[in-house]
Amino acid sequence: MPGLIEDYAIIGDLQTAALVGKNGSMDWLCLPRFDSSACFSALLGDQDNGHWLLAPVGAADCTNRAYRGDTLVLDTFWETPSGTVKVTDFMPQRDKAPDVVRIVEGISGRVAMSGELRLRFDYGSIVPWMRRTDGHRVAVAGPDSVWLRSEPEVRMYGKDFCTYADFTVAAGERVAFVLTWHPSHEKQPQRVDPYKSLKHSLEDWTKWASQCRYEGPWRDAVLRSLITLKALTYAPSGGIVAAATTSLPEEIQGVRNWDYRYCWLRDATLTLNVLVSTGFLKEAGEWRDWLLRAVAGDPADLQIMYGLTGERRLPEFEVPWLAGYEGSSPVRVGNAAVQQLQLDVYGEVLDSLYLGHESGLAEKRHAWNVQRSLMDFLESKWREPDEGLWEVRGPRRHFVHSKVMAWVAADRAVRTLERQPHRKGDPASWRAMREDVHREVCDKGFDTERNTFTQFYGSQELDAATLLIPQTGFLPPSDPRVVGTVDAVRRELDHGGFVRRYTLDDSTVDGLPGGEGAFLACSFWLADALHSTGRKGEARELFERLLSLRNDVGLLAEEWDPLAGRQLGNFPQAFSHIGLVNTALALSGAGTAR
Ligand SMILES: OC[C@H]1O[C@H](O[C@H]2O[C@H](CO)[C@@H](O)[C@H](O)[C@H]2O)[C@H](O)[C@@H](O)[C@@H]1O
Repeated sequence: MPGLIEDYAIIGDLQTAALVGKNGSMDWLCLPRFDSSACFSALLGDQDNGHWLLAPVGAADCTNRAYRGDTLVLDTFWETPSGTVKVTDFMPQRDKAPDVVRIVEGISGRVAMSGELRLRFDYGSIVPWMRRTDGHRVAVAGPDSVWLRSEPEVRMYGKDFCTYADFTVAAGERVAFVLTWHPSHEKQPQRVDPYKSLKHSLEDWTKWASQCRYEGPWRDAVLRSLITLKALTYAPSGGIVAAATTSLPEEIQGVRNWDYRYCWLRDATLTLNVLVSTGFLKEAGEWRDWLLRAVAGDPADLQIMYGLTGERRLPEFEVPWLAGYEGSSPVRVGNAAVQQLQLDVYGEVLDSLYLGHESGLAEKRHAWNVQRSLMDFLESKWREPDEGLWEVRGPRRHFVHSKVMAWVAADRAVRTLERQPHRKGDPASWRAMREDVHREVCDKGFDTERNTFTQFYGSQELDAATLLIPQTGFLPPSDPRVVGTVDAVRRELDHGGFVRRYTLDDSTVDGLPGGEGAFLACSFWLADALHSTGRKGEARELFERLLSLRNDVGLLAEEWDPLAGRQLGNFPQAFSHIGLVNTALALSGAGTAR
């Protein structure tokens, strides 16, 4: 059985990531990329679907663990009756092949350790052939090969399609394991030196983190979220994945299990804004370049998400041989939302490029041409219903948030032309569109009786995305309609002191059975909205409660189950960490002015 979602910590090499449990078991790892098939899928099934345990013999959860300083190098400690041992897990920055390094170090006494490596390629379905070569144990099946060695060599043996390692470490002794993925048709991968790699990883992460400009009261939490966002970046292209996992459920035993190992324009532009606001202009520039490449072509073909290097086909299918996290099935790979119309994305992209420009991000020559063609397309589309930012699988609607973001797109395009009148564009027409959208939203998307914006035109339902209205500039925070909306969302979408995305009842718009937890990003948005509407104490109190939901190493999934008191959904999730950083900035008075 996998652990609780919050039992996991992430390590990664900016091309893929692994999740390691408190019990020392690596239960999720996709190789060679975030979106490749997993060779460890115990997270979505059981040990037979692949995992790598390294822990004291007979031990359960560790005594404590922490990332070392401002890095993604994880130290896990077990205090046992015979002594204390530390396992240091990390993935070195990639040369050619991805490596996972696990260094076992005796701290005191003598500790008997046990290793269990069950490699199962293709999401737990393929048991590879194992052989010994040149001091390695090598697993091969189809295109994949995985090489394992230890320094010094320890006793390893195979039994029941599992590789076991038995050894003892005394105080001051170290045993390093290096696991390397390699295309099976190529020759032996180059060896990495585990100790040199550790030194480089520590230096690289520390140097990267030192660029952070945020110095406010929540610096540790902010930095951990930024490191996590960086860990979700696919360095070769600059793409940013929404989370490291697929199918961690939004409801235990429910069907709301989705694959987040792709680049959403929405999630990634919001990540970009956070990076720009905290001083990481290099990553912001790389993502902007990824974006311009990904969306190049006919604006009618713009997708709401792409693969790591801009791939357009992400077909969704079910993986029936995996039982799902705590029985939550189906497990899905790919994401059918790729074909949806989500009008908000145009607003997010234009806002983010505008913000990047205002923050001093070097201009790209053809960036404005892309923005212009997106605007031309949006002008012809904004009156249509869409699936909205929540990617509903029910009928299309006139979602208020989508229209507000269409207003944002027009607003940022107009403002860019006002500042740079030499650029080509149609300011009169975009201004007219901006006014039309504003009028229509206030007319059709506002419930005058309840004094609140609604989820979609003509509905009685509420949507936490309307909390973003004051942030976008659509209406000022002091507007009574904004204040009314904040009150209504807080009252009607409350879930155990946090916030649901929208009402979940029989008439739910999303077309899906079952329920879900409180949505963490929305809960951060409520804190932002309370702060901007002058309720600073309440904003801070909510923010502190949200911080307390992070796991022991500062990580957040997508949702929180207030009844069970546990995290839900894909993990770690960019959206939640973006929310954390934005709220910390806003509450510290360091937010970004648009
Ligand atoms: O609720 C159904 C939808 O759930 C997923 O979408 C959510 O995750 C996205 C990535 O973080 C985010 O951009 C979106 O706002 C969320 O609603 C899922 O990816 C969809 O396929 C599904 O329809």
